[in-house]
Amino acid sequence: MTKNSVTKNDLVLKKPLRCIVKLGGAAITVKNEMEKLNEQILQSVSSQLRQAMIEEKMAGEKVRGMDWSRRIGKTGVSDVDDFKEGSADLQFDPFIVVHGAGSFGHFQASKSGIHRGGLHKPLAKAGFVATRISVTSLNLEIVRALAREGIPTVGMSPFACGWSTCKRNIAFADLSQLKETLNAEFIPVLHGDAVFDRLQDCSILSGDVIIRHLAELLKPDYVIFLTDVFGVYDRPPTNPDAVLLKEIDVDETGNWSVVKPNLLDMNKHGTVEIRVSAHDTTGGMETKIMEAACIAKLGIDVYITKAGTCHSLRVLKGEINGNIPDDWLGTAIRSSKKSK
Ligand SMILES: Nc1ncnc2c1ncn2[C@@H]1O[C@H](COP(=O)(O)OP(=O)(O)OP(=O)(O)O)[C@@H](O)[C@H]1O
Ligand SMILES: C=C(C)CCOP(=O)(O)O
Repeated sequence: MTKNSVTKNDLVLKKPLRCIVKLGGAAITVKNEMEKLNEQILQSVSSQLRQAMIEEKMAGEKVRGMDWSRRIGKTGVSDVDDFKEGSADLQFDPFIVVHGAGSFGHFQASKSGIHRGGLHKPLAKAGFVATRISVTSLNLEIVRALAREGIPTVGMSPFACGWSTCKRNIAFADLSQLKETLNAEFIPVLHGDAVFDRLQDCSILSGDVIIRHLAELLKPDYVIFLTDVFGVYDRPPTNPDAVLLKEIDVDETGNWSVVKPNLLDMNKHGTVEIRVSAHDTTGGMETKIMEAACIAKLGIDVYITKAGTCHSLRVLKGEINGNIPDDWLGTAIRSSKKSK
């Protein structure tokens, strides 16, 4: 190798990464109905992402769809005409989209137990295939929904990029293709996936874990988790007494504490109770808080809110920073050093 040659691993991002956003499976799918998309939320989130990624003054520009598949509409590939030479070239800020599995993948993974390994068993082998069919078909639906909003998205599967885990954590993830994709001004769309694992031959890599890894290496301005509830509550939000935790601080050791509202005023133990559904193979809201705390420890603000609401639009646009407005519904997780 010559002195001046640059390997792909050394690639630096041409523009700083603005945001990593998780489209939670609980929001974009109907989580208790096998392989059912929540079309309305997906459409609304896609439109909000477009608004967040382009300059305000360009918001009125015609949406030029990029899904030219025959399945869409009756006009085939007529959208090509919108891209004639001389037409405006919209700039999209660098975002990375990661989505969870929801009702695509979790059922197959939990039935076959592949989150615990065991690829030598026929059931696990079949479950690995079934899980990947399911999550990659969801990925395609999401890429298409974003492309219909004119966002230049490309789907990227962790398994196909050679990523692997050691139990639930990432053991190896080459980011060269991801960085090159961002530098070419595409928006990468990654997803939770079934991958090879160093200790137990295979595992499930959660979208939440992917986000922590990417945040550590690519240092976005902020990270957002969009899901089907407004944020973290002191007990499962199905309980009518559940209270939304609006601000959580994370100290240098990664421990988190609720600063707003005062937990002791609400339940006598000052604790947070989380329930994870039986077929969820990646730990649900519990994993999300743990990963969010690791990201916040790095000084990167993390926000959790409900997808497809005015609260998700505000946070996607970067309007929620510094003091959290009283009328914003969501959970902000931040380093205690920053909030002092
Ligand atoms: N204390 C709690 N606070 C907030 N949500 C909770 C709590 N306990 C349980 N939950 C449940 O956590 C769910 C959200 O977590 P989940 O991991 O399913 O979200 P997601 O990221 O959207 O989904 P996926 O992991 O499929 O991508 C909500 O539907 C909520 O009912
Ligand atoms: C294949 C699966 C089940 C991926 C899970 O990803 P997550 O929903 O982000 O936890």
